[in-house]
Amino acid sequence: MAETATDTARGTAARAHELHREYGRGTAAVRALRGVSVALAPGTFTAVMGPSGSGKTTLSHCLAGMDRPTRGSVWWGGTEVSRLPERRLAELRRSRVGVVFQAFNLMPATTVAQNVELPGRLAGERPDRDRVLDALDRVGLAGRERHRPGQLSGGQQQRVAIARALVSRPQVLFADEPTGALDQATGHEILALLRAGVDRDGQTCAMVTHDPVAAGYADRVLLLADGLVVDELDRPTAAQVGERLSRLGG
Ligand SMILES: Nc1ncnc2c1ncn2[C@@H]1O[C@H](COP(=O)(O)OP(=O)(O)OP(=O)(O)O)[C@@H](O)[C@H]1O
Repeated sequence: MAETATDTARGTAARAHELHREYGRGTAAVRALRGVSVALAPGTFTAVMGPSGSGKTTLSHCLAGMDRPTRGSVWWGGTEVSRLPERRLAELRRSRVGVVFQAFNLMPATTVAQNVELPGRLAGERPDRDRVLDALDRVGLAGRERHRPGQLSGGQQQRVAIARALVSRPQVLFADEPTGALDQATGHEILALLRAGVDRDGQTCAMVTHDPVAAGYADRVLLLADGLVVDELDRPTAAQVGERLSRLGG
Protein backbone atom coordinates (compact mmCIF):
# COMPACT_ATOMS: atom_id res chain seq x y z
CA MET A 1 0.00 0.00 0.00
CA ALA A 2 1.37 3.42 -0.90
CA GLU A 3 1.61 5.96 1.89
CA THR A 4 -0.98 8.66 1.26
CA ALA A 5 -0.36 12.40 1.37
CA THR A 6 -2.53 12.61 4.48
CA ASP A 7 -0.38 10.05 6.27
CA THR A 8 2.76 11.93 5.36
CA ALA A 9 1.31 15.26 6.45
CA ARG A 10 0.09 13.84 9.76
CA GLY A 11 3.38 12.08 10.30
CA THR A 12 3.64 8.77 12.07
CA ALA A 13 6.72 7.36 13.69
CA ALA A 14 5.49 3.83 13.00
CA ARG A 15 2.29 2.35 11.74
CA ALA A 16 0.71 -0.94 10.83
CA HIS A 17 -1.85 -1.34 8.08
CA GLU A 18 -4.22 -4.30 8.08
CA LEU A 19 -1.74 -6.59 9.79
CA HIS A 20 -2.39 -10.29 9.80
CA ARG A 21 -0.03 -12.76 11.46
CA GLU A 22 -0.64 -16.46 11.39
CA TYR A 23 1.60 -19.01 13.02
CA GLY A 24 1.60 -22.54 11.66
CA ARG A 25 -0.57 -23.89 8.88
CA GLY A 26 -3.77 -25.78 8.26
CA THR A 27 -5.75 -26.95 11.25
CA ALA A 28 -2.88 -26.06 13.60
CA ALA A 29 -2.76 -22.42 12.41
CA VAL A 30 -3.07 -19.71 15.05
CA ARG A 31 -4.34 -16.34 13.87
CA ALA A 32 -2.46 -14.02 16.26
CA LEU A 33 -3.39 -10.82 14.38
CA ARG A 34 -6.50 -10.60 12.20
CA GLY A 35 -6.34 -7.16 10.54
CA VAL A 36 -4.83 -4.58 12.88
CA SER A 37 -4.19 -1.00 11.79
CA VAL A 38 -2.50 1.33 14.25
CA ALA A 39 -0.40 4.48 14.01
CA LEU A 40 2.10 5.74 16.56
CA ALA A 41 2.27 9.53 16.37
CA PRO A 42 5.69 11.05 17.05
CA GLY A 43 6.29 12.00 20.67
CA THR A 44 3.43 9.94 22.07
CA PHE A 45 3.25 7.06 24.54
CA THR A 46 0.95 4.16 23.62
CA ALA A 47 0.13 1.22 25.85
CA VAL A 48 -0.99 -2.07 24.27
CA MET A 49 -3.21 -4.18 26.49
CA GLY A 50 -5.54 -7.14 26.26
CA PRO A 51 -6.09 -10.63 27.60
CA SER A 52 -3.34 -13.23 27.43
CA GLY A 53 -2.94 -14.47 23.85
CA SER A 54 -4.75 -11.46 22.33
CA GLY A 55 -1.77 -10.60 20.09
CA LYS A 56 0.00 -7.79 22.00
CA THR A 57 3.53 -9.13 21.69
CA THR A 58 2.97 -10.19 18.09
CA LEU A 59 1.81 -6.68 17.22
CA SER A 60 4.75 -5.12 19.05
CA HIS A 61 7.23 -7.46 17.34
CA CYS A 62 5.75 -6.78 13.90
CA LEU A 63 5.83 -3.00 14.48
CA ALA A 64 9.43 -3.27 15.71
CA GLY A 65 10.51 -5.27 12.64
CA MET A 66 11.31 -8.32 14.76
CA ASP A 67 8.58 -10.43 13.18
CA ARG A 68 7.07 -10.38 9.68
CA PRO A 69 3.35 -10.07 9.13
CA THR A 70 1.68 -12.75 7.03
CA ARG A 71 -0.27 -9.95 5.30
CA GLY A 72 -0.44 -6.19 5.64
CA SER A 73 2.31 -3.63 5.98
CA VAL A 74 4.48 -1.94 8.59
CA TRP A 75 5.88 1.55 8.04
CA TRP A 76 8.54 3.53 9.86
CA GLY A 77 7.93 7.06 8.67
CA GLY A 78 7.76 6.81 4.88
CA THR A 79 9.58 3.46 4.63
CA GLU A 80 7.65 0.23 4.26
CA VAL A 81 9.74 -2.12 6.37
CA SER A 82 7.65 -5.26 6.06
CA ARG A 83 8.96 -5.75 2.50
CA LEU A 84 12.64 -5.08 3.13
CA PRO A 85 15.14 -7.88 2.71
CA GLU A 86 16.38 -9.26 6.04
CA ARG A 87 19.79 -7.57 5.97
CA ARG A 88 18.44 -4.12 5.16
CA LEU A 89 15.72 -4.55 7.78
CA ALA A 90 18.30 -5.48 10.43
CA GLU A 91 20.36 -2.37 9.61
CA LEU A 92 17.37 -0.07 9.69
CA ARG A 93 16.00 -1.67 12.85
CA ARG A 94 19.22 -0.95 14.68
CA SER A 95 19.05 2.77 13.94
CA ARG A 96 15.29 3.34 14.03
CA VAL A 97 13.99 1.11 16.79
CA GLY A 98 14.91 0.43 20.41
CA VAL A 99 13.55 -2.54 22.36
CA VAL A 100 13.29 -3.26 26.06
CA PHE A 101 12.00 -6.47 27.57
CA GLN A 102 10.91 -7.72 30.98
CA ALA A 103 14.27 -9.49 31.33
CA PHE A 104 17.07 -6.95 31.19
CA ASN A 105 19.30 -9.23 29.07
CA LEU A 106 22.56 -7.61 30.18
CA MET A 107 26.00 -9.17 29.84
CA PRO A 108 27.10 -9.75 33.45
CA ALA A 109 30.86 -9.82 32.87
CA THR A 110 31.05 -6.46 31.09
CA THR A 111 30.58 -2.93 32.40
CA VAL A 112 27.46 -0.82 32.14
CA ALA A 113 29.05 1.27 29.37
CA GLN A 114 30.10 -1.85 27.43
CA ASN A 115 26.55 -3.19 27.69
CA VAL A 116 25.19 0.02 26.21
CA GLU A 117 27.80 -0.07 23.44
CA LEU A 118 27.22 -3.71 22.57
CA PRO A 119 24.58 -3.41 19.79
CA GLY A 120 26.77 -0.93 17.93
CA ARG A 121 29.87 -3.09 18.38
CA LEU A 122 28.05 -6.15 17.08
CA ALA A 123 27.21 -4.11 13.99
CA GLY A 124 30.92 -3.29 13.53
CA GLU A 125 30.67 0.34 14.68
CA ARG A 126 33.22 2.14 16.77
CA PRO A 127 31.67 3.08 20.13
CA ASP A 128 30.66 6.71 20.49
CA ARG A 129 31.60 7.49 24.09
CA ASP A 130 29.63 10.75 24.21
CA ARG A 131 26.46 9.05 23.05
CA VAL A 132 26.88 6.25 25.58
CA LEU A 133 27.39 8.71 28.44
CA ASP A 134 24.47 10.81 27.23
CA ALA A 135 22.19 7.73 27.14
CA LEU A 136 23.28 6.77 30.68
CA ASP A 137 22.73 10.33 31.87
CA ARG A 138 19.21 10.32 30.43
CA VAL A 139 18.28 7.25 32.44
CA GLY A 140 19.79 8.67 35.63
CA LEU A 141 22.93 6.49 35.64
CA ALA A 142 25.63 9.09 35.11
CA GLY A 143 28.78 7.97 36.93
CA ARG A 144 27.82 4.25 36.87
CA GLU A 145 29.45 3.43 33.55
CA ARG A 146 32.25 1.31 35.04
CA HIS A 147 29.97 -0.77 37.27
CA ARG A 148 28.98 -4.32 36.42
CA PRO A 149 25.27 -5.18 36.14
CA GLY A 150 25.53 -7.37 39.26
CA GLN A 151 26.46 -4.30 41.31
CA LEU A 152 23.19 -2.59 40.38
CA SER A 153 19.60 -3.01 41.59
CA GLY A 154 16.94 -4.48 39.30
CA GLY A 155 15.58 -1.02 38.50
CA GLN A 156 19.06 0.24 37.68
CA GLN A 157 19.66 -2.78 35.45
CA GLN A 158 16.47 -2.00 33.55
CA ARG A 159 17.73 1.58 33.19
CA VAL A 160 20.89 0.20 31.57
CA ALA A 161 18.70 -1.80 29.17
CA ILE A 162 16.77 1.38 28.35
CA ALA A 163 20.01 3.31 27.78
CA ARG A 164 21.16 0.49 25.47
CA ALA A 165 17.87 0.83 23.55
CA LEU A 166 18.16 4.63 23.35
CA VAL A 167 21.82 4.96 22.42
CA SER A 168 21.09 4.81 18.68
CA ARG A 169 18.48 7.57 19.22
CA PRO A 170 15.68 5.46 17.75
CA GLN A 171 12.45 6.87 16.41
CA VAL A 172 10.43 4.43 18.46
CA LEU A 173 11.12 2.67 21.74
CA PHE A 174 9.21 -0.60 22.15
CA ALA A 175 8.90 -1.94 25.67
CA ASP A 176 7.38 -5.36 26.39
CA GLU A 177 6.34 -5.63 30.06
CA PRO A 178 9.30 -3.45 31.11
CA THR A 179 8.25 -3.47 34.77
CA GLY A 180 7.25 -7.14 34.93
CA ALA A 181 10.35 -8.17 36.91
CA LEU A 182 10.36 -5.18 39.26
CA ASP A 183 8.64 -4.32 42.52
CA GLN A 184 5.89 -1.72 42.35
CA ALA A 185 7.91 1.31 43.47
CA THR A 186 10.80 0.51 41.13
CA GLY A 187 8.34 -0.18 38.33
CA HIS A 188 6.90 3.31 38.76
CA GLU A 189 10.37 4.82 38.50
CA ILE A 190 10.87 3.04 35.17
CA LEU A 191 7.45 4.17 33.90
CA ALA A 192 8.18 7.74 34.97
CA LEU A 193 11.46 7.50 33.07
CA LEU A 194 9.69 6.33 29.90
CA ARG A 195 7.13 9.12 30.34
CA ALA A 196 9.91 11.70 30.78
CA GLY A 197 11.57 10.50 27.57
CA VAL A 198 8.33 11.23 25.73
CA ASP A 199 7.70 14.61 27.40
CA ARG A 200 11.27 15.89 27.52
CA ASP A 201 12.89 14.35 24.42
CA GLY A 202 9.87 13.80 22.17
CA GLN A 203 10.54 10.05 22.20
CA THR A 204 7.82 7.87 20.71
CA CYS A 205 7.12 4.90 22.96
CA ALA A 206 4.90 1.81 22.68
CA MET A 207 4.58 -0.49 25.67
CA VAL A 208 2.92 -3.88 26.08
CA THR A 209 1.61 -4.29 29.60
CA HIS A 210 -0.89 -6.22 31.70
CA ASP A 211 -0.90 -3.56 34.40
CA PRO A 212 -3.62 -0.86 34.27
CA VAL A 213 -1.50 1.38 36.53
CA ALA A 214 1.38 1.16 34.03
CA ALA A 215 -1.03 1.95 31.18
CA GLY A 216 -2.05 5.07 33.13
CA TYR A 217 1.33 6.58 32.22
CA ALA A 218 0.47 6.40 28.50
CA ASP A 219 -1.33 8.96 26.33
CA ARG A 220 -3.44 6.24 24.78
CA VAL A 221 -4.29 2.62 25.40
CA LEU A 222 -5.06 0.18 22.62
CA LEU A 223 -7.04 -2.84 23.75
CA LEU A 224 -6.63 -6.04 21.80
CA ALA A 225 -8.81 -9.11 21.90
CA ASP A 226 -8.46 -12.17 19.75
CA GLY A 227 -6.07 -10.53 17.29
CA LEU A 228 -8.05 -7.31 16.77
CA VAL A 229 -8.01 -3.80 18.25
CA VAL A 230 -11.39 -3.67 19.97
CA ASP A 231 -11.12 -0.46 21.99
CA GLU A 232 -9.00 2.63 22.49
CA LEU A 233 -8.76 5.02 25.42
CA ASP A 234 -7.20 8.49 25.36
CA ARG A 235 -5.50 9.86 28.47
CA PRO A 236 -6.71 6.87 30.46
CA THR A 237 -6.80 6.52 34.22
CA ALA A 238 -5.77 3.19 35.71
CA ALA A 239 -9.37 2.70 36.90
CA GLN A 240 -10.80 3.21 33.39
CA VAL A 241 -8.25 0.81 31.92
CA GLY A 242 -8.96 -1.80 34.61
CA GLU A 243 -12.69 -1.57 33.97
CA ARG A 244 -12.38 -1.93 30.15
CA LEU A 245 -9.92 -4.76 30.57
CA SER A 246 -12.17 -6.68 32.93
CA ARG A 247 -14.96 -6.42 30.35
CA LEU A 248 -12.62 -8.21 27.93
CA GLY A 249 -11.85 -10.82 30.54
CA GLY A 250 -8.19 -9.79 30.74
N1 LIG B 1 6.00 -18.25 17.53
C1 LIG B 1 4.75 -18.62 17.70
N2 LIG B 1 4.31 -19.81 17.22
C2 LIG B 1 3.04 -20.21 17.35
N3 LIG B 1 2.08 -19.48 17.95
C3 LIG B 1 2.45 -18.31 18.46
C4 LIG B 1 3.79 -17.82 18.36
N4 LIG B 1 3.84 -16.59 18.96
C5 LIG B 1 2.60 -16.34 19.40
N5 LIG B 1 1.76 -17.36 19.10
C6 LIG B 1 0.34 -17.42 19.41
O1 LIG B 1 -0.27 -16.24 18.92
C7 LIG B 1 -1.25 -15.77 19.84
C8 LIG B 1 -0.90 -14.36 20.28
O2 LIG B 1 0.29 -14.41 21.05
P1 LIG B 1 0.94 -13.12 21.71
O3 LIG B 1 2.17 -13.57 22.42
O4 LIG B 1 1.08 -12.05 20.68
O5 LIG B 1 -0.18 -12.69 22.74
P2 LIG B 1 -0.08 -11.71 23.98
O6 LIG B 1 -1.33 -10.91 24.00
O7 LIG B 1 1.21 -10.97 23.94
O8 LIG B 1 -0.09 -12.75 25.18
P3 LIG B 1 0.52 -12.68 26.67
O9 LIG B 1 -0.20 -11.55 27.35
O10 LIG B 1 0.15 -14.01 27.26
O11 LIG B 1 1.98 -12.45 26.55
C9 LIG B 1 -1.28 -16.77 20.98
O12 LIG B 1 -2.33 -17.70 20.74
C10 LIG B 1 0.06 -17.45 20.90
O13 LIG B 1 0.02 -18.76 21.41
